[in-house]
Amino acid sequence: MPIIKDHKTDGLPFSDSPKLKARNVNVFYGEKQAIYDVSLDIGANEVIALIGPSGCGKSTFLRCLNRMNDTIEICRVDGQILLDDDDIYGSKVDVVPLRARVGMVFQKPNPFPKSIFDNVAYGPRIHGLVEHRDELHEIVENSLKRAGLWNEVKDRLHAPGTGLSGGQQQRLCIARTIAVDPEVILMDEPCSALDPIATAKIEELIDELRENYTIAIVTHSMQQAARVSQRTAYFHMGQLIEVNPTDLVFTTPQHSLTEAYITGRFG
Ligand SMILES: Nc1ncnc2c1ncn2[C@@H]1O[C@H](COP(=O)(O)OP(=O)(O)OP(=O)(O)O)[C@@H](O)[C@H]1O
Repeated sequence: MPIIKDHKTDGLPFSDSPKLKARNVNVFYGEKQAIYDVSLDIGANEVIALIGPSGCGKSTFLRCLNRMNDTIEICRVDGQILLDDDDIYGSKVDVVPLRARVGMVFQKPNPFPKSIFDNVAYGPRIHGLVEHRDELHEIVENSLKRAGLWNEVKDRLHAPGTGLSGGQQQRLCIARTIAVDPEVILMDEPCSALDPIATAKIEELIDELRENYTIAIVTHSMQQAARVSQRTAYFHMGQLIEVNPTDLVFTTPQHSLTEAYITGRFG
């Protein structure tokens, strides 16, 4: 596959108030390089959308941000990723608390085969965040409220999480992520398995969550990127081509590759 030589990212990849900073990140699966020299800030309390054609490396890059790629044996990440100026790839970093600080919501809702209550209580229990049962109740209730699910489930907290609708399951997974008090939430196509009504609810929620969290979302839907994000990053063949305020990306993209993608000429 040809790569774009001497590429430099167009636009505004850096932020005045960065929460996460990626610098010169390269990712390899065995011999194959999937990400080329990507530098990008995720600003505090912003929603940034990562877009681009299938296979361009969006999910790979997202997974670098909480070391989820560590779970793939052949995957190697180099470069630097800083969370509040701490190197998340530092030798002393424990990935378990890191993944609580930088939580992740996946494409397919994946509740545990447990009750609604226990799905949300799981993280605070294993991270030792609570001493008393009352506190646990409070965290579960608040997390379900923040995920916009409380009113729908408050009378059946001990029913199985897997019995909820797809959209409710995804909000349960968001509540589970929130329950361990993250600072950043990574979302990898969180609505791709949902119908338009459930999608609209998640998008509304993302907008509300921005007040308290920093969010990076991978999406195939340009409409979704336009609705939920303040900045959009366009990836192409493992390179970060352009990052700009979302309205600019969709009205006057700076790079010809971004323009070709948003006008549907490829991808
Ligand atoms: N576990 C893996 N092992 C080997 N190669 C992988 C692995 N995961 C991804 N890749 C390769 O890395 C490149 C980037 O893939 P990635 O899934 O990050 O892209 P993407 O933009 O998120 O794609 P999509 O939109 O289809 O989900 C692709 O060439 C893909 O085949």
